[in-house]
Amino acid sequence: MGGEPEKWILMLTARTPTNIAVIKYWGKRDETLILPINDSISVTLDPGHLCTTTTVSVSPSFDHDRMWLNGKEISLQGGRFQSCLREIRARAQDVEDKKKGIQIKKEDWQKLHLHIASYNNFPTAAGLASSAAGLACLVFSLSKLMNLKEDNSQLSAIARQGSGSACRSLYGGFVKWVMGKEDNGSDSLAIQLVDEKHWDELVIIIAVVSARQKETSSTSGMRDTVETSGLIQHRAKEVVPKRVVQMEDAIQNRDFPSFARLTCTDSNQFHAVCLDTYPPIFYMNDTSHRIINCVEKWNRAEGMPQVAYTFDAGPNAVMIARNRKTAALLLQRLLYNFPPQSDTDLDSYVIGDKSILKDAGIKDMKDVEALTPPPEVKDSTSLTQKSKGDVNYFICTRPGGGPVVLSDETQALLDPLTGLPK
Ligand SMILES: Nc1ncnc2c1ncn2[C@@H]1O[C@H](COP(=O)(O)OP(=O)(O)OP(=O)(O)O)[C@@H](O)[C@H]1O
Ligand SMILES: C[C@@](O)(CCOP(=O)(O)OP(=O)(O)O)CC(=O)O
Repeated sequence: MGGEPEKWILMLTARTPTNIAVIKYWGKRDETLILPINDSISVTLDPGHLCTTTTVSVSPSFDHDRMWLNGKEISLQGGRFQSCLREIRARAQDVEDKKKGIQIKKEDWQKLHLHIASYNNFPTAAGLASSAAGLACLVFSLSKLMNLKEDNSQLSAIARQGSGSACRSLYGGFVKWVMGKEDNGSDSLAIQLVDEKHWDELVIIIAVVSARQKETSSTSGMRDTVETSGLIQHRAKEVVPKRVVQMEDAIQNRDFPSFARLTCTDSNQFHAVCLDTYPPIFYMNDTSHRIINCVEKWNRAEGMPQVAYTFDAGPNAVMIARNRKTAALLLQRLLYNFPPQSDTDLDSYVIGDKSILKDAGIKDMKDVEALTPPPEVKDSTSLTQKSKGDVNYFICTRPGGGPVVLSDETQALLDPLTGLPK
């Protein structure tokens, strides 16, 4: 190792998106390697609105691996973190930073310790796939720091061992996690189906129904499902393989009606297998069901799907609108049905891409109050009053790109002199 002994710190910062599955992963055939029982497909969300930023650093002065998540130190002792660290270190290469006079030989990585700081710009463990963005970012940033030769697909097989859905966050656009056949998991990895430019009309609106931590984690929920549900076998063997083929076609052809039907029915089936689990798992709540009703009624009235919905292991709704125009009409419907509480201002109630609000002709709370029931709603009883505050806030976003290294050093989360959080 070169450079001034014990003093130097080498660091790197990366940003990684989150993703939402449109064909769900639910159920493992190997718990340790995290191998799924079916393929899954996701859309990557614009990291401009939802992302993880992670700074990784190495120095001979660090005496053990440490990690801070959202400013708080967390343990790296868990098996999943350890698997990722082990797999990355095993592939580390020589690194040289001529400017700083640092030289690291690949065998040195086994002895050197890391400091890692990560920040999610959205609620952690609230069903917004923080583990997906988080673990993908950890693997991606470390792979760059340690100069790995592996491409993103090979890196995805490492991220997969941190959290299954994380493997799909190594790419932007639409991504498929191929379940693979090998017992060692070497062929269970993510591939990009199309990049984010392929279908750039789509607009995504997320209703954050509850930002509280959920009761049943995805990990234990899917374990219980595999152990107790008879339906899950039928889903994995008969339903998903056909749907994956149809979904790939729908994405390639930008066929929104097929895309919406597949997305909605797959989300519904995922929640059906949760209900078929014993004891049953309820991730959606009354608000989630009312959002489904609102979208279904509208789609039916139009005679063709305008919006798709999907729900992960929590009550938050992710809605995908076919274009900006439908997204604006959707937002009007959502704000009519789920207005903010009187003390909430619109600016914090609709976040992300606020231009959708403008398209919807909504500038302030007066415009929200003036919204009239959409034509498909015949009985507009006191719904408005009842639903105030059921949605915490909405995030407007779109499909987005994959992981990137941030070259602007001011974005680093660790102090370059101490290697501790800023
Ligand atoms: N930025 C991050 N870096 C590393 N690990 C993270 C990061 N963010 C979250 N995690 C890990 O993921 C865990 C949360 O995962 P969990 O599956 O419970 O919630 P979620 O991913 O937000 O929801 P879901 O996967 O159901 O959509 C955290 O406790 C932490 O261990
Ligand atoms: C409902 C899901 O979001 C489940 C995600 O499960 P995780 O990837 O969080 O589970 P582990 O692999 O045990 O970490 C569906 C999906 O993202 O495909």
